[in-house]
Parts: sequence; C-alpha cells; structure tokens
Amino acid sequence: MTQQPKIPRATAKRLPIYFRYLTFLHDAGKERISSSELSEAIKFDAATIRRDFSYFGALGKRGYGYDVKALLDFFANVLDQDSLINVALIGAGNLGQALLNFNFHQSSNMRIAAAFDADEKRTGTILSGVPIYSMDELQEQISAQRINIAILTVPQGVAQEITDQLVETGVKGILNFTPVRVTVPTGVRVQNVDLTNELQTLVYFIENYGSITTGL
Ligand SMILES: NC(=O)c1ccc[n+]([C@@H]2O[C@H](COP(=O)([O-])OP(=O)(O)OC[C@H]3O[C@@H](n4cnc5c(N)ncnc54)[C@H](O)[C@@H]3O)[C@@H](O)[C@H]2O)c1
Repeated sequence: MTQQPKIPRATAKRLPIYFRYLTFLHDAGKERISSSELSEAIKFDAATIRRDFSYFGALGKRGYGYDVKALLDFFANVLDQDSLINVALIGAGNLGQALLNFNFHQSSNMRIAAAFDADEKRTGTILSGVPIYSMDELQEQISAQRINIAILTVPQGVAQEITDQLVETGVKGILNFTPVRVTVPTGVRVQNVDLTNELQTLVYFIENYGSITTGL
C-alpha cells in the first residue's frame, strides 16, 4: 500500500462515502462539482467537505469547484481501490456465515479470502465460495494470502485469545464483532462493530432531535 497522509479518523470514515458518490457522478458523466452540491447530495456540511479535502492539499479551484475525475483518481489511490484486499474471517458461525454470504459483493477490491473455525464439522468445507480452514492453518494461510485484516466473529470467551493469535500472524487490523474490547499492541488497529450500540444511538437521536441526520 502507498504511504498515506495522516488524516483524522472521522475524515477517514467519510472517504468511502465520497468515493462511492464520486464514482456515481463520474459514471453519470459529470465533470465537476462544488462542495455545496456535494454537501447537498451526501448530507455532510460543505465546510466539513472542504476541510476533509484540505487534508490532501488544495484540490478545488475557486469558482470551478472540484474536478470529479481528478478527485476520483485521488480517492481511489487513497483508498487503495486498485489492489485486491484479502480479508480473513475467524468464526464461521451464524454471524460469520452471514458475512461470508455477503462477502463485499458491491466492492470490487475487497473479499473474504479465507475463513477459520475450531469446529471440525465446518473445517475443510467451502461456504459461499470461501474455504474454511482449521485454526492450525491460520499462520500459513494468512502469510500465503498476504492477509492484513481479519474479521472476528468468534464467541466472546475466546475473543482475546484469537486476537493474540491474529496479532502473532502479523495481522494489522481487526474488525471486531464480539462484545469484548480486545487489547492489541501498538501498530495494530481494532474497529468494533456493535449493532446494539448503533441502534441505541439511532433511538437517542430520534428521541432527542427528531429525524435529523447524525453524520458519522
Ligand atoms: N456486533 C454485533 O452486532 C453482533 C451481532 C451478533 C453477534 N455478535 C457476536 O459475534 C460473535 C459470533 O456470534 P454467532 O451468533 O455467529 O456465534 P456462533 O456460535 O454461531 O459462531 C461462532 C463460531 O466461532 C467458532 N469458534 C468457537 N471457538 C473458536 C476458536 N477458539 N477459534 C476459532 N473459531 C471458534 C464456532 O465453531 C462457531 O462456528 C459472538 O461474539 C457474538 O456476541 C455480534
């Protein structure tokens, strides 16, 4: 991966949204867009968009707006859209299988390339086109397939133990669906996904502010 400028986490989370919308504009033949038009379409305020874009240097021109193709190329590079990213999934149970079935079909550059499970009834099979390996094969497969990112969908009781094993293999990012706040050494990043939390946040905003958009 290319070395990227250091950007705030909130900005980083908005990048895929910019990218998707710019792809849509480009496919529709639009050549330029202003930050206010972008703001209208993706519901982030224009100042946020200008500030986000400013982290990458002055990309817009006053009175002209942003060149859609140039922005798209820029974000494709930042998001590393050109290279295929192989992801591992650990724990091919209920949630794991749902994710295997989904397997990022809308994204052309990301896929779950290997899944791992402790249950012998699952290992050696192929689910939604993805082979299920035993945990003994973790290191070998992660190295061979140059996997840097793992999705964690194991029972909470083994979440930390599996995290430690993943760190040992050299994985740099973990998308953690378990309720455990796993600890990792510096240099490894964990992103927690909690549907209950997300729903509670939504309920909070609706109860307190009606239906206004919360951004990210
Ligand atoms: N974040 C969310 O919103 C959300 C939603 C649902 C479930 N979860 C969490 O996701 C996790 C999985 O839930 P589920 O319903 O799919 O459970 P599940 O029991 O159906 O699946 C767990 C899988 O992990 C495997 N496993 C168990 N121990 C293992 C080990 N040591 N190494 C490798 N694999 C092992 C099991 O064989 C099984 O296939 C749980 O921690 C659950 O709390 C999170």
